Amino acid sequence: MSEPLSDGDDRPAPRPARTAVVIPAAGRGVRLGPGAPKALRALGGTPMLVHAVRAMARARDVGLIVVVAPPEGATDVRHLLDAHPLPSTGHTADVVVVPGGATRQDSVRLGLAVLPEEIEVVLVHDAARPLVPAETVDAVIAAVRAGAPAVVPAVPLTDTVKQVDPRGDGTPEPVTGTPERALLRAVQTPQGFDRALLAEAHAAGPAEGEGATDDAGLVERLGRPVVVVPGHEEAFKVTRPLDLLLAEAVLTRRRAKDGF
Ligand SMILES: Nc1ccn([C@@H]2O[C@H](COP(=O)(O)OP(=O)(O)OP(=O)(O)O)[C@@H](O)[C@H]2O)c(=O)n1
Ligand SMILES: C[C@](O)(CO)[C@H](O)COP(=O)(O)O
Repeated sequence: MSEPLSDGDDRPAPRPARTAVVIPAAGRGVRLGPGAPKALRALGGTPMLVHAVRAMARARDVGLIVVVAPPEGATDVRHLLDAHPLPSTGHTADVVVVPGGATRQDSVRLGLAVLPEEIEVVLVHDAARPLVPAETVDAVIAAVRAGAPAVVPAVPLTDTVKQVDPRGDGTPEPVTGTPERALLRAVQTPQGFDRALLAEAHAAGPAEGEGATDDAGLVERLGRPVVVVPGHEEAFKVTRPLDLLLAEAVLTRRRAKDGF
């Protein structure tokens, strides 16, 4: 039950926001080439991180966004975000900035560590996926709220995938298998979780040795179910220089269509 707003006012108070987003943004972006940390590089004249934060802030349920910044640059990131206001959507998400760690997994764990107790649902979204559409974010939140404890957006593959024996010595790699493509999905973010499950998965993660490349992978290691909802081709990760060119083209098309 909601509490009344105050004595003499029996309207229900707004339900406290219980969905938070952790945005790991502490990576260097080595595969993108020399320059500032990837999340701070410009896309359409605005830092990639700002696009990612705005994409998350548009979701009505999101009340808190935790940005995990390059360890040496957390203060600069705070100033950057203060200089780039969130879109006016009728609700406001708080944005906090914390310093990140050596790996993505470390950075996410550091972000989870500052979530207030009342948070029930957590999304984890790469700063490097700045153009994720609102419909993808909403689909992930809806699936978690409908009872799925771990949800990933994903798209079918268009290439055939080969498994190889990686030699690492420059010689041709022997193919050891061809997984059936219809059973494969390319996984994106935001990934959405029941907060307690994600905390358990990250707490167990380091003990497992090898790092996981996504958060759902840590949940899978616990033997807990993960489900897929439709992702979006524009939610691609900016990893290499060609991705940045593609992101610029997508943004230009959006701006022409939306008139901003
Ligand atoms: N120590 C790290 C490494 C990565 N990330 C974040 O995790 C997301 C996905 O990682 P990726 O695209 O691999 O980014 P980088 O690690 O920066 O890329 P690279 O491997 O090319 O250096 C990015 O938003 C990145 O900032 C992070 O927060 N902390
Ligand atoms: C989390 C992720 O974006 C899902 O596709 C991906 O696994 C991150 O991998 P990276 O090697 O850190 O780019």
